[in-house]
Amino acid sequence: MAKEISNGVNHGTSKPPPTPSPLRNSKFSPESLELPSLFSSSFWMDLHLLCFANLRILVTGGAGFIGSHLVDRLMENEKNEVIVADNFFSGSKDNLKKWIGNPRFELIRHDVTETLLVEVDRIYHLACPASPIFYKYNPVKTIKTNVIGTLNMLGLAKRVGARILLTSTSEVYGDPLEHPQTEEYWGNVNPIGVRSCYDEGKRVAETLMFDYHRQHGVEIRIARIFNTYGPRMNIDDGRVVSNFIAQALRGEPLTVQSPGTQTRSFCYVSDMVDGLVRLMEGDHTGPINIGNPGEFTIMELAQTVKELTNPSVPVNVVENTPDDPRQRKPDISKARELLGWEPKVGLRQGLPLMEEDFRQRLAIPREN
Ligand SMILES: NC(=O)c1ccc[n+]([C@@H]2O[C@H](COP(=O)([O-])OP(=O)(O)OC[C@H]3O[C@@H](n4cnc5c(N)ncnc54)[C@H](O)[C@@H]3O)[C@@H](O)[C@H]2O)c1
Ligand SMILES: O=c1ccn([C@@H]2O[C@H](COP(=O)(O)OP(=O)(O)O[C@H]3OC[C@@H](O)[C@H](O)[C@H]3O)[C@@H](O)[C@H]2O)c(=O)[nH]1
Repeated sequence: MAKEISNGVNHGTSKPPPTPSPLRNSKFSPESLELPSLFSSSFWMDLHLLCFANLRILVTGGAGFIGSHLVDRLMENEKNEVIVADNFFSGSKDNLKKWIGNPRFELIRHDVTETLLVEVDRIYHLACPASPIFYKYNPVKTIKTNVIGTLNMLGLAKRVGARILLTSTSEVYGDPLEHPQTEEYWGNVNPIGVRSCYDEGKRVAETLMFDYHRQHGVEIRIARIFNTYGPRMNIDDGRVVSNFIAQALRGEPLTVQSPGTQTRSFCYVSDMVDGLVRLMEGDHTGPINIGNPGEFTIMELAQTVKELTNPSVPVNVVENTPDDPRQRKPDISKARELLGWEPKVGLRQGLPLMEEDFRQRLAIPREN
């Protein structure tokens, strides 16, 4: 049973969660196999682990940037079966092309605001546009995705006894007044701003996760992801690292939104995927911050991309958008302690890997 509840602190509720759904593990449970009585149940449990220690895993949003890297990682284990459900709003089949046709892989065009009935053991629930440009494009749809989509996935988890992980966000801390941000910080979020469909949507999604956990015994995990970058990001995604690399490669000015002193902490995608899998398979509900604590101003990021990719491009300061958080840096003590996780790839190592991928997709070879 998960060890933490309610923002990492048990706020006075001594009532244990109700017994999980009787359907939990029904697929493989010794009881459901009508075993001959001469074999003990521990014998069958060992046999189960040897023969059936496979998992059927649903990844919502699996055609997106982080989701597709997560699918690669899960598919590496030949005992896993992976089902992706995605509406392709910001993701693409291209990201999954190497798995299409593999008998252990299924791709479903599905919008999580509609119910989904599949028998699975794990649900990685990523479906949600993540780039501010994409999530602000249709804010009502964004909040529906976060609220109704998460309700649907929790309903599924409850019904089939699956463990569910939500990819929440550092944006639940809003424009943070505490720095760095620990999981105990409740945040400083504008409830009626242009970012609220995403920030508040994810906050409600976290609430739903804990309510299903406390009320129905659903096994939950919550990751609070900080800015993540890497190969396969949508080239016109609109987020800062992809914008700067694409601009530098195209020889266009890098657009630093004013003032440029705002900070972010950038995590390379392979580190992120490692953290998500550790959280899912560990014993802790979270929420747990997963991110790289290395903190950079956006101007420093622009100068680094310019230096590494194209020293001749200018850096322009342009107008910003409302409610842009002024600082962001994760405290990852919990991830270190509870998951044995910390990031390995620094910004100066990760940027060239992403540049290489962008060069291939933009057909801009490196000049010797
Ligand atoms: N990348 C980051 O820096 C970051 C930071 C914090 C949190 N996150 C979270 O991680 C998750 C993945 O982010 P990403 O960077 O890979 O973004 P992404 O936009 O590349 O991927 C999101 C995926 O969800 C799909 N999707 C969107 N709405 C859907 C819906 N209604 N039904 C089904 N599919 C839908 C999209 O088509 C896409 O494939 C998101 O939940 C995001 O909020 C990401
Ligand atoms: O071209 C650009 C794009 C962005 N920026 C700035 O770069 C910073 C980061 O902006 P991004 O759009 O990449 O991402 P944000 O940090 O604002 O939001 C992200 O936070 C975490 C996740 O939940 C999401 O991936 C996304 O919402 C902001 O200060 C923004 O003003 C630029 O200076 N130039």
